[in-house]
Amino acid sequence: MIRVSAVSYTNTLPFIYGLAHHPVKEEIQLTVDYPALCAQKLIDDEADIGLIPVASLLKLPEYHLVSDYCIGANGIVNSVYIFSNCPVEEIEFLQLDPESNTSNNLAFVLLKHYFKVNPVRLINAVDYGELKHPKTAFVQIGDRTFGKQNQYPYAYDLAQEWKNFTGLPFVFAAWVSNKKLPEKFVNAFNDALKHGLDNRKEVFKTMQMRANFDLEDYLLHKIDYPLDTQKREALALFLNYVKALS
Ligand SMILES: C=C(O[C@@H]1C=C(C(=O)O)C=C[C@H]1O)C(=O)O
Repeated sequence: MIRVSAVSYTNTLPFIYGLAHHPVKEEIQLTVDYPALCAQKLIDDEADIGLIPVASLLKLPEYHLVSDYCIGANGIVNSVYIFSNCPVEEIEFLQLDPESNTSNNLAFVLLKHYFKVNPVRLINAVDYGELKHPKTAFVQIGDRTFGKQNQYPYAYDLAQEWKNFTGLPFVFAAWVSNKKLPEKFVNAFNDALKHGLDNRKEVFKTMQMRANFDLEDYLLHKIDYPLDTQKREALALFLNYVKALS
């Protein structure tokens, strides 16, 4: 059995649908976790394939990008934000999202090179997301952000800000293996993911819709799944920025 760790957010449901409705399901053992944990499982060799934050690629001694699909965006993504009570140029403290790795790093890349500010990073803040201090902001990803962009005076969509900065789309998470897997399996796996994306309309029927967030628009038009040439270029550029941060 090939151990697969997928992201537990709504944006991954088409992939999970594809894996569940394809013969490859007989060959895999699927678990769902928040993104930072998907990466940790690959690092600890508790999984063979994961949909992992791309920033975590830098922590893997060996990795293979096994799929033509990813969690990406070309402009607005609608689920990755810095939420703040003050304009970004005034942020002094930035709380990181404990579930993320890519977006925490993306926030710092953009703050440093695009917005030209250097706030203090707060990891595992006990008051995460409470914005008690007027110059403290926080990064947040995934379903927890749905419908929140009007709840704060400032909400910066980080995929859009990356596009403003570089002109490129962005890759948040990619399907990665920590060892070489049989080509036949990799092809079947990729085929299953495609099957899920091709049947997003069926996936909607299995989902609880929400009054404050357009899930169909999100999965059809905001999350941009193909890992195409421009996204690979963006990925290489982003990893170089992350390496230079530390
Ligand atoms: C766009 C998103 O991308 C996510 C962002 C990640 C990160 O910041 O590490 C990891 C996985 C992706 O699912 C999201 O889930 O909102």
